Amino acid sequence: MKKTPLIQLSDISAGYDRKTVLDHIDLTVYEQDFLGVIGPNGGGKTTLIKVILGLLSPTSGQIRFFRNGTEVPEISMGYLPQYNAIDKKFPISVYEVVLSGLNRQKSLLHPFSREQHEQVQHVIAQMGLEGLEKRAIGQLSGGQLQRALLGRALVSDPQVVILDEPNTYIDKRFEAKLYSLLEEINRERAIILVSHDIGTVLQNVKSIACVNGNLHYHPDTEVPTEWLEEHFGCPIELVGHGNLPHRVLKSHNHTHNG
Ligand SMILES: Nc1ncnc2c1ncn2[C@@H]1O[C@H](COP(=O)(O)OP(=O)(O)OP(=O)(O)O)[C@@H](O)[C@H]1O
Repeated sequence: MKKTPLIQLSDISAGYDRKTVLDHIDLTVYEQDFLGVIGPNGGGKTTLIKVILGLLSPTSGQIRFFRNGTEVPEISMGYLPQYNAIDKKFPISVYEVVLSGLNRQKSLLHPFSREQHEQVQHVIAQMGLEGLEKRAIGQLSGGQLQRALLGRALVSDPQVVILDEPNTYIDKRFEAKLYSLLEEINRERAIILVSHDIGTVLQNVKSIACVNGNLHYHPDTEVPTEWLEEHFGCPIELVGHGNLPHRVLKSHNHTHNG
């Protein structure tokens, strides 16, 4: 199958103050891609996501977006932020969280349309959150909060969904369901998944980017452990985990944060 580019980063550098975090990286995300972004702590995974989302301007390089193979100024993106980036005390209900995913489509002077409210209700049902519409986000379990935020990321029907460390929401029961849900939504849109959990990533994604200041791309998940170790910058051990291959990190000391 021919791959059509959706997002193309060329020679991107980015960082904070005078600290360079991403150093001249290239990356192409394709339509209906399921890209796993892995790498050690502080390697620059979230920084890469911020550049793609337009939340951080690169210091060099170019980012281009495409729709059906034609370059466009922007594409629609849904975003599930890292758990610790959420203000759980913010007084907002499940319904309002999901509805807020449509803010960009709403005109300033008009209320949300009936169709938009129906779409919110549809996504709430898809996320298994019926009955919790009025519940404040501070009174949700980690897994319920994750589903509400995933609903917000999906409700606008975006071309790509970006998930930053969804495994940290600690709901083991929902985790298997999350991945089957992602498989389903991946039929219609690209997914970028940032995760420390290499085993889970390798079992679910189609391609891999290893970010550690630089970026190494692997077009599939038949990744030799040596490749992972070399580009991850840390030793990785392959251990048995049921019938599935599962890779975990050996304990090690990091010196990546400089
Ligand atoms: N707002 C900021 N201001 C200054 N430095 C920052 C900022 N955000 C991140 N950094 C630094 O940039 C580097 C890369 O951070 P980033 O969050 O992109 O890494 P990461 O790979 O996502 O890490 P983790 O796996 O821990 O989430 C780290 O050294 C971090 O301390």
